Amino acid sequence: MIEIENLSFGYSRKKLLYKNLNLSLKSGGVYGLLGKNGAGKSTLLKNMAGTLFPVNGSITINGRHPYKRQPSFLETIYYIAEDVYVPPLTIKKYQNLFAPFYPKFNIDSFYQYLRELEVDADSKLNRLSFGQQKKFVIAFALACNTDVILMDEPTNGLDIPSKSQFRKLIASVMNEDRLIMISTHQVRDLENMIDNIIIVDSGNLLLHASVGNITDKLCFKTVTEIPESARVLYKERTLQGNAVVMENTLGEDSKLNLEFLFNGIVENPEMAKQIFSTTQTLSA
Ligand SMILES: Nc1ncnc2c1ncn2[C@@H]1O[C@H](COP(=O)(O)OP(=O)(O)OP(=O)(O)O)[C@@H](O)[C@H]1O
Repeated sequence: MIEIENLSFGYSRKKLLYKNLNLSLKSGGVYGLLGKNGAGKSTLLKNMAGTLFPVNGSITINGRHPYKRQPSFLETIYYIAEDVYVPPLTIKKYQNLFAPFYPKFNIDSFYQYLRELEVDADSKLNRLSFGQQKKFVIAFALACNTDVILMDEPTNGLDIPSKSQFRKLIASVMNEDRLIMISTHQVRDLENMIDNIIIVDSGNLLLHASVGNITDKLCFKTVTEIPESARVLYKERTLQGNAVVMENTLGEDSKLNLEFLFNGIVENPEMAKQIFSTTQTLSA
């Protein structure tokens, strides 16, 4: 469980990026962290991983403070940075050196994940392509069996089959004690995989909601005419008509479109706030 209380953080004390951010994330969830370039996604993940420290407020992960970087905490969390760095070692040597830091590391799973992601286990890391290095890091991170996995743009550089394999792996390793947070711009990679969405912009939290809650509050559909009275968060002309994201006043069932949701929330944060602060929607 991750508790963020009144977090303030800035790269300079004079200019804060996050001011009094509050967020409570439960184990057992896969969280998608979305935001425009420079919105503060990586910064938030680094604060959670303990590589950046809050100026004010606190972050606790299962009761521990990341900034203290205690070994007993670090063995419970894995952070995959956006840019992968790998040393000039073979995979076997890397595993021998770094797996002992993670008491729940599962060697069989590691080699199985590498096979599933089609990374040759006999490789030397610095001779792998960028995408292969990324897949190696994902396989290693998942095999560490940590309670929390923070991933910054994990699917960046992955080919199409690897993206599908990545989604399958995430689904297979999830359990109620684990919390996975994935920051990405590749929203299609997240569809059907995440159960909670967090959207940040300029250090502000614009949305934190479960997929179920979002499809309760919002309706994603294509219409020929937009009803005049509807609160429309986003609309886009498509070949089939007007694709809209609107308030779900009739309790309709629809399928979340993450890209449209993101655009709507970022373009109309005030309207989104009003819709999500309503406690009840009508049932059909
Ligand atoms: N080391 C740094 N020193 C000073 N400012 C920084 C530093 N790293 C990031 N920033 C600034 O903090 C803000 C948030 O950056 P961050 O990398 O967290 O955004 P992001 O949402 O991850 O962006 P992207 O999607 O482009 O990766 C940006 O305005 C960025 O310029």
